[in-house]
Amino acid sequence: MSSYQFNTLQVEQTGDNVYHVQLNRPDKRNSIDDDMWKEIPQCFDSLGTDSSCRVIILSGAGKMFCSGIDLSVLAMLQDPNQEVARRAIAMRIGVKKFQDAFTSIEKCPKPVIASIHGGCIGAGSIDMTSACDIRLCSQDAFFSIKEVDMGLAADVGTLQRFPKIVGNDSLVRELVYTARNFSATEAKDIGFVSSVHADAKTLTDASIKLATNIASKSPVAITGSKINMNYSRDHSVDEGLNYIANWNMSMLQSEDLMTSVQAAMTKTPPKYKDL
Ligand SMILES: CCC/C=C/C=C/C(=O)SCCNC(=O)CCNC(=O)[C@H](O)C(C)(C)COP(=O)(O)OP(=O)(O)OC[C@H]1O[C@@H](n2cnc3c(N)ncnc32)[C@H](O)[C@@H]1OP(=O)(O)O
Repeated sequence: MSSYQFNTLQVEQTGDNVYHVQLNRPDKRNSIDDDMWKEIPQCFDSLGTDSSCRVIILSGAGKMFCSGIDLSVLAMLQDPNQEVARRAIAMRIGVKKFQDAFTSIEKCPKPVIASIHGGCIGAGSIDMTSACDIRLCSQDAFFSIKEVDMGLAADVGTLQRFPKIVGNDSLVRELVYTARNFSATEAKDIGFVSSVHADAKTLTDASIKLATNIASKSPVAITGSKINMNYSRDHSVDEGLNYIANWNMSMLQSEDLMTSVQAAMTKTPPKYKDL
């Protein structure tokens, strides 16, 4: 049995140093209820400090990846009994908590691969998966930035992260303003997913293969790469170069460097200690 026990997430170790997190409310299409909003950061914070974990796959159980926020959570957001300023302040705290849930995926020092099949809608779509490092999907996947259809501007990461991934401002605005579905093929064409697989089974196989490959590399190099790419995305080239110089002042002294050089020279596969 996995040592990670949650009500709404299933966590399993699928191979050496690879963990698989499944959104696990298939009967409700993995919509994100209060428990799931709380458990996502608990899960990613824990896996982030688990030395046996080097890579995480994130997928959805059942028919689809995720149908977004649980609509009953959305409906309960407004408390008519509160005075306006107190209501606004409570709302802000709530939004920040939702944001922090997905930011925990971005801040997790281990790469997270989103493995998306079927619907990927609203908060579960671009918001959650934009915080992941890599996205793969199956041919049946469809995506929708659904928030405007719910009467709100997306506020848990889409408007901040998605444009930086896709790099096409015109199309981003079209997808945000229309909330229209877009297909796996379109997601691949715009660079949101890196590959499309025939069905859920081949998608899972491809996700595990990719995760296993990454997990075989130096965990010092992989975590350093993630932290530095995240930093550089939000800073100037100069600041990014300075950050990696400071980072590698210590990390270039890792035994992983010598292990890697020796493996290359002797043409043998390297073996690295857990972090
Ligand atoms: C501060 C706020 C920050 C966050 C904002 C987030 C915004 C968003 O996420 S906007 C997007 C909200 N989601 C939706 O609008 C999707 C609604 N659902 C659907 O359109 C369909 O259910 C779907 C296309 C996903 C699936 O269709 P399918 O025919 O496969 O299944 P259904 O029979 O419709 O659903 C099965 C049961 O799941 C329940 N369910 C599905 N999605 C949600 C949801 N988002 N919230 C709550 N429940 C959901 C659905 O009610 C069915 O339940 P039951 O009737 O009890 O069997």
